[in-house]
Amino acid sequence: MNLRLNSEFGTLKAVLMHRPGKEIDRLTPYNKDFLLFEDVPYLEAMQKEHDYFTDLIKQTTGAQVYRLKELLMQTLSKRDLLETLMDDALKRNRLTHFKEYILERFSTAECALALTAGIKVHELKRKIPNLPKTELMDYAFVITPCPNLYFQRDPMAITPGGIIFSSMKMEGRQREANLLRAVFENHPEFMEHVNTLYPVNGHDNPPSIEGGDVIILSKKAVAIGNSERTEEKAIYHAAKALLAEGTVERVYEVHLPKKRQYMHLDTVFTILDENLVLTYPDALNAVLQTSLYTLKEQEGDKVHIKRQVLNESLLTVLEKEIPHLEILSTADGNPDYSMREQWFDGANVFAIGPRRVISYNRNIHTNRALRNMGVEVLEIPSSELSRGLGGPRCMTLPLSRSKV
Ligand SMILES: NC(=[NH2+])NCCC[C@H](N)C(=O)O
Repeated sequence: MNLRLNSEFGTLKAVLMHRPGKEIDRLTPYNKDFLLFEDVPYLEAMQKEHDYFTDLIKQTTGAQVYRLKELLMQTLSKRDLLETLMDDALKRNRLTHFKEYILERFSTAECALALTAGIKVHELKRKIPNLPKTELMDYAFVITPCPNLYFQRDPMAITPGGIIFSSMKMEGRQREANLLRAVFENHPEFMEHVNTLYPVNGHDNPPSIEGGDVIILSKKAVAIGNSERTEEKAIYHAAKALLAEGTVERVYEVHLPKKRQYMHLDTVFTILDENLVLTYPDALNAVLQTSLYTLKEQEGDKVHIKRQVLNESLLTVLEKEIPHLEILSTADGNPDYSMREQWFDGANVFAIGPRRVISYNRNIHTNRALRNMGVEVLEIPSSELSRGLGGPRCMTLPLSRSKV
């Protein structure tokens, strides 16, 4: 598998997803804000919705759907990797002294569960009766859960030039990127095909960047949101690596208002075909500045790039980059519904082929407008999935698409 993509809409051939699991049941009214949820979902219903989504992808495209949990299990058979991930998970709560106890008593499957759904103190005590009694409270987390794992879009991004491994901004999500990186750098199916663009070698604590901020505009151009989650410095380094690699010639930095409802660039727009974009107009109007990175000179390892502030709206940039652009607004711009539907990720549809998208059924006005535009809209149930504030694009990491 090539692990490079040249569009957002080429017919889907392989995708990575994560079925919501026990990590969702860890959410409570008290930790949901820290863990970036709007509410406490009902897991069984959420799983049904997710299964519907996965089956729909398989039936309509025949694409291979990889499951994170399975890939993780296969990767964790490498003992040193398991130790590193466990160490990283425990370090965050300053509890690495439990590592040996856990590794001795937990099966690989239990370790995979611990790494995704976390472990509570009382669970550890049950499993390890001679655990040295500490001051820990029974319902505290020894390892904090990752309930946002079903948003597979964010821990990494696949671009035309290779992979950006995210450095995630919010504490509640930081471990996710390490899990994905461990899988892609060690799983026999993928490891040979990874061309890492970010983080740059030797960067221990890289500036934050998240997959939802990375959008392939055309074969030669990528847009990266400067957002609540992605920092300017990270965009600079990612742009430099991308331009040096050579496939991409232009990297646009799009400044977004730093607000939860616009957390990533893909909450504001998605690309559905060569010349069709779905967007939330209020955000478009708020994007006042865009910067353009291009290659200045390159001699061996020495790469110089140029940054131009464009003072142009995102709309103007898109019009220049995408010939004959057609723009569709969430809820068709209807003032009563546009904001509501954007909140539940109306603009965040998942293109499984040109003008063929998967969308939440709750966004009825957006879906109608898409159909009027000749787009095939496949709806998925969304009562529970939407509570994490991410949509169909956020839940999928395409690994392979037909070239356009
Ligand atoms: N690509 C996206 N828009 N992802 C949405 C992620 C939502 C998640 N609860 C978060 O706040 O991080």
